[in-house]
Amino acid sequence: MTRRKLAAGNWKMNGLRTALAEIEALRDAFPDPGCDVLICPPATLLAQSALAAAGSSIRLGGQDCHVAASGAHTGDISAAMLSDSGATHVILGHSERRADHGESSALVARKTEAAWAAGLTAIICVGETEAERDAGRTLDIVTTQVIESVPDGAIALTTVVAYEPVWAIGTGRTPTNAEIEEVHTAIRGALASRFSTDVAEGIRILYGGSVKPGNAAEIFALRDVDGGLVGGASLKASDFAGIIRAAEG
Ligand SMILES: O=C(CO)COP(=O)(O)O
Repeated sequence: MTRRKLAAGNWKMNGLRTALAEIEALRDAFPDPGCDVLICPPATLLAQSALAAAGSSIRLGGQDCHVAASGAHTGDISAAMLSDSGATHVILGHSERRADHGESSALVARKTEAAWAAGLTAIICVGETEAERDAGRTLDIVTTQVIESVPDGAIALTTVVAYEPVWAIGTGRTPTNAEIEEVHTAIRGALASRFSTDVAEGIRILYGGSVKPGNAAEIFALRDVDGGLVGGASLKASDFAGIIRAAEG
């Protein structure tokens, strides 16, 4: 099965209106990209990003959503609101949200169901801490997060998993190629036993954590790696362009 690669940028809490120029630059540089391209700007910029990306194949995503479709939840944003602002995807269970907001895998699963109900594709993040890796618990931690965070009924079209080792995020450090392959293969195996081989073979598994233009091609060529979820290097179109080209292969 050939899975089309996905180059996804997570801007996190970065970007004022001036950052829209980065989306315009990507739109102009990649009129017909040979991979899927996704930018997840802060929610404040989603609607304007959708205008900037209009007519291009750049897709937009949110960085979180609430489990409810609407209601008395001050400061929160629903999946329907993301969709209404032009998003087709949403990142869920990022380690920064698991750490900063105490999000459990059970909550991530409920958010994923909310995302699906609004027609969004969920990018479900998992990853071990450095202490967990040092203790030899990486595969156990990551596969448990996958099993608990991906709800029943997952289909490949609307489910993406992102493996992001916590210790590799924003540090310039990455696992070895063999370590990345080992985890991605384990994730696909966990998806196969939970769902079916067909579903597992269709779900894209992204690697995230210090992906740069200089290491992207090597990482994206690894077995079971279907693209990247990129933080810092997605903020500048000139950097992200190199990563998109790596995903185009
Ligand atoms: O957390 C990440 C993407 O979601 C990765 O961040 P960096 O690419 O900055 O390491």
